Amino acid sequence: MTVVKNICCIGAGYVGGPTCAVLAYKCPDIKVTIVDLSEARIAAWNSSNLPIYEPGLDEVVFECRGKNLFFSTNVDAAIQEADLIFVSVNTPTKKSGMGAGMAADLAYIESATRRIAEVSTSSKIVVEKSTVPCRTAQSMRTILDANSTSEIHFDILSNPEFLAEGTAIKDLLNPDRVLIGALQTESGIEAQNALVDVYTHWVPKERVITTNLWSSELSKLAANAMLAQRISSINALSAICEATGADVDEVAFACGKDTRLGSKFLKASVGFGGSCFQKDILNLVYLSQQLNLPEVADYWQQVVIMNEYQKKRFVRNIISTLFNTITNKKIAVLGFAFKKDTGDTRESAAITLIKDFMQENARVAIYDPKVEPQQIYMDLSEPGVVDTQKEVEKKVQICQSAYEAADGADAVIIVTEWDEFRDDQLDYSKIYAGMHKPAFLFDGRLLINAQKLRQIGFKVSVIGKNELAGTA
Ligand SMILES: NC(=O)c1ccc[n+]([C@@H]2O[C@H](COP(=O)([O-])OP(=O)(O)OC[C@H]3O[C@@H](n4cnc5c(N)ncnc54)[C@H](O)[C@@H]3O)[C@@H](O)[C@H]2O)c1
Ligand SMILES: O=c1ccn([C@@H]2O[C@H](COP(=O)(O)OP(=O)(O)O[C@H]3O[C@H](CO)[C@@H](O)[C@H](O)[C@H]3O)[C@@H](O)[C@H]2O)c(=O)[nH]1
Repeated sequence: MTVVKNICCIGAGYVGGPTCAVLAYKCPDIKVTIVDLSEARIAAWNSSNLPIYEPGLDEVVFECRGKNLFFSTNVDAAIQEADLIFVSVNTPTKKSGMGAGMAADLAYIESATRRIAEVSTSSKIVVEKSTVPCRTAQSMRTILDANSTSEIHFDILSNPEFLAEGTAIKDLLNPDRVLIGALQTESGIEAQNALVDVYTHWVPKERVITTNLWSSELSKLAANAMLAQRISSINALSAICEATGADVDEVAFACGKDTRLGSKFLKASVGFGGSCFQKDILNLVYLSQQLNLPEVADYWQQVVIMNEYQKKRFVRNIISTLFNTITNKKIAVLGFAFKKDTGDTRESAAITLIKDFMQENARVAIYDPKVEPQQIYMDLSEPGVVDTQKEVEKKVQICQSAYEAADGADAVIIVTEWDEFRDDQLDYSKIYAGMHKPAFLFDGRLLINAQKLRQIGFKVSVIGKNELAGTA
């Protein structure tokens, strides 16, 4: 039986870092080395200011770092030393070439796999941790097999990650399930069991699911597509609510009480963001097209189309409410991250919204408790356009508090559901006092009690609710 003693993780990002830090925390008998090509990222992991903000992450890293958890740029040494290697590199949507805008860019997966094949001096279990199209493990296997010898053998597993940002440590410590796919061969099953043994250091055995390789790869794309589909479904209903006087919170609650539906992931919003949902659905769409299943591709594509519609619909509502023009008006945007409790801005709805406000020549003031100003400027700049950051700086002000952002504003827009924007945390009377009148407030996150804020004097619009909901 294979016993794992030494783990290497290639890729020290949002997944590799937290996942393997928790693994080290829960398995003091295993040495874990997380490697990355980015020197800056590794230096940050080795400092007191970790490169990622996640509640509980500091405690886990500071507890194990230097004992059985190491961060390094020496990729080759860590590969050589390891008996199990997680490949946790980025798999972004391709920007050019075949499948541009849809297919996953597998260049990083391939280069990490080639590196493993080139430098390994002993047998390894190679674990695909990144999210990849179904059957990617086959390509990895082909590369690894071509470099196998009678002494060096590679087994390949799929072990997709289901953590959500903002709750990564909680999710990793107490996962709903861990999924491990393997080729159903003698050696594949032995490798699968070795990884099951690692996880059962802390995850109850019944929550560790073993499947074949391809089911595991596809389940990851399927889970994200279904989660995003729920959000697009409730967002589609939010438009009906606004037009009819139904209240989207009430509809979600009533539907969610059906145990077959369940209550989670039914929060209407200004649109889902994050690095995964859109990318993984497009990946599934592309896969379906490649498999000559156009109806299946169209079905999943609609989830993304609905998300874009929701963002545009929100902007249209803001402009029409502000008397059909926001030129020179000050718009205060509360929140820039794609969800609360993270500093991550990838695919955040805020980016689309603010770019639209800038197009309309509004003055935009942004406050987010965790996102760095430089990140905001970068996200709002158009890639490849000279001096675009200077243009952005002219139109956008980055603020230190919600009060500063709202001072003199015509409208306040809640884009991220940070707790500090709740009406029992933020002094909305103070905000109102500092605003131009009429003072408009648009809640894209169903975060505030509209009635309470209307009493202060705000003109309030909430996604999925109209002002007369239930009364007329
Ligand atoms: N972010 C999430 O919440 C999340 C959750 C589940 C799954 N995933 C999936 O996990 C994968 C990683 O996502 P992420 O958010 O951690 O990405 P990330 O961009 O934060 O991190 C990836 C890291 O890999 C490094 N890297 C790339 N090629 C390398 C190589 N050849 N050698 C060494 N390092 C290399 C990069 O420098 C980068 O630091 C993706 O496939 C993603 O879809 C992400
Ligand atoms: O009811 C809801 C739930 C979420 N969202 C939005 O949806 C996006 C994604 O949220 P969430 O899924 O919580 O965060 P992610 O970190 O993107 O996690 C998703 O993507 C990861 C990467 O693949 C998976 O591992 C996780 O299981 C999956 O939840 C965010 O913009 C949320 O604000 C809503 O609008 N309404």
